[in-house]
Amino acid sequence: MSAVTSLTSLSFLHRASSPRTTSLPAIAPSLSYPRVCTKLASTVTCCSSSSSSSPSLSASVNGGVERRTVSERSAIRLGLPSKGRMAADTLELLKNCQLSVKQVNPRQYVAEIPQLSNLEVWFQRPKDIVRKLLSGDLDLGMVGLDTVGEYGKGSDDLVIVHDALGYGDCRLSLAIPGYGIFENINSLEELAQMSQWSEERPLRVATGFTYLGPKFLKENGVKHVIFSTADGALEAAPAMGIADAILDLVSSGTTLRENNLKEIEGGVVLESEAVLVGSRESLTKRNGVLDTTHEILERFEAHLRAIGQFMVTANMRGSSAEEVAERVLSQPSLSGLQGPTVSPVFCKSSQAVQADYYAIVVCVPKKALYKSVQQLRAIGGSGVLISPLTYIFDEETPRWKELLSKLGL
Ligand SMILES: Nc1ncnc2c1ncn2[C@@H]1O[C@H](COP(=O)(O)OP(=O)(O)OP(=O)(O)O)[C@@H](O)[C@H]1O
Ligand SMILES: O=P(O)(O)OC[C@H]1O[C@H](OP(=O)(O)OP(=O)(O)O)[C@H](O)[C@@H]1O
Ligand SMILES: [Mg+2]
Repeated sequence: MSAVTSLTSLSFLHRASSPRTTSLPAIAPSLSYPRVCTKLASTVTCCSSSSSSSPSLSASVNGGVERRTVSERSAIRLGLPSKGRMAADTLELLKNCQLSVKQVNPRQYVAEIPQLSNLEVWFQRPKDIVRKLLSGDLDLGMVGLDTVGEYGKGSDDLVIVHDALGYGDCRLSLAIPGYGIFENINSLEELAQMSQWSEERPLRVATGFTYLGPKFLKENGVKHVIFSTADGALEAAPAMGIADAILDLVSSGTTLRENNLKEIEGGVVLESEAVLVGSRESLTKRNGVLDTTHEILERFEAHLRAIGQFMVTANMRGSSAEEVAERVLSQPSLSGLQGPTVSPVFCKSSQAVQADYYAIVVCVPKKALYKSVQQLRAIGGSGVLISPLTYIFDEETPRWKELLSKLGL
């Protein structure tokens, strides 16, 4: 048995009685789901637009969301989080890639990135970014992978363009109390096998993830479970006697600890971080979207690759460039991206101009910096200079090839 009820029964009733309801896709015949109002601005626009006689407007249903194709929109639209913990880091990443967002004032929801012509930035709540990608009102978005999973509901129209933007790290994880009947329960398997759960008295899970939660527990063979939902502070639910377990995002783990809850083995639904996601329809059909995506992806890849590395230069005596290169390559932390650059340093002696020593340039991972300096010294390096890197552009980014293949191009 499984169902989703609301911790705040009023909001559940409100949702259930909403005139514009769309049921979540069933994942098992035995599971029943609440009817959730999608509350899409696009749905509203769609209603008003469909009353016009515009022949270029068409609609189809995609992942429970009505999709519009408005051929007259020529600007490319990128959705960014309007507030919350993803907002500042998203703008920071774009700025570090020389894609600064120009917003006239913080209450204005549209902005531009001057380097990307014909691109509109729209600030939206993360879940609305995903919904609007599905409805065709946005082409690209930057949100957490968890949000894509929950609100995208596995839709084939959502394509992850970059899966690791380096911020917003967290995991969606099941947690249970560390006390009482759960004291010796440490895995999902043990939790599922507890004799307490039955048709009449199911395991009660509180979660904001009403799509991913039931899907995960069903896929993991947990029977006799019932779900309730709330908008926040879920960690209070077990102590309040409302739920036995919670399924929520965890990053530092502090909130769980402070509420005497623990994660269990096998209980992680997904690991998440910020991603760049696009609409397949837009990427394949809307003019310019693929080119703009290529540029954004290249900048992201080049920047994210560079921030993990330092550029190290040093001088070294040697008989030839090859001999110096061999010495450098004998050290495990000095192989660089493709190998060291070795250049002669010409000095003027009393006789003639000659190369007595060489300058070497090598990229080293930030975490191996000190080891690299020690290895350089061990082979006779001196005058070691360390510089930060802004970009490392490769011939082509692997993610671009992956994207083209996902799009069947
Ligand atoms: N500890 C965390 N708790 C929640 N979200 C986190 C955490 N760490 C990173 N994130 C990321 O931040 C996103 C949530 O951001 P935020 O809470 O601002 O948005 P929201 O959930 O849409 O807003 P709201 O909570 O106001 O409805 C998550 O989807 C996730 O990708
Ligand atoms: O592992 P931690 O670092 O402690 O973070 C996890 C907590 O952060 C989020 O809540 P948020 O701060 O968004 O508050 P909310 O639950 O009221 O939405 C999430 O829902 C957890 O409660
Ligand atoms: Mg939140």
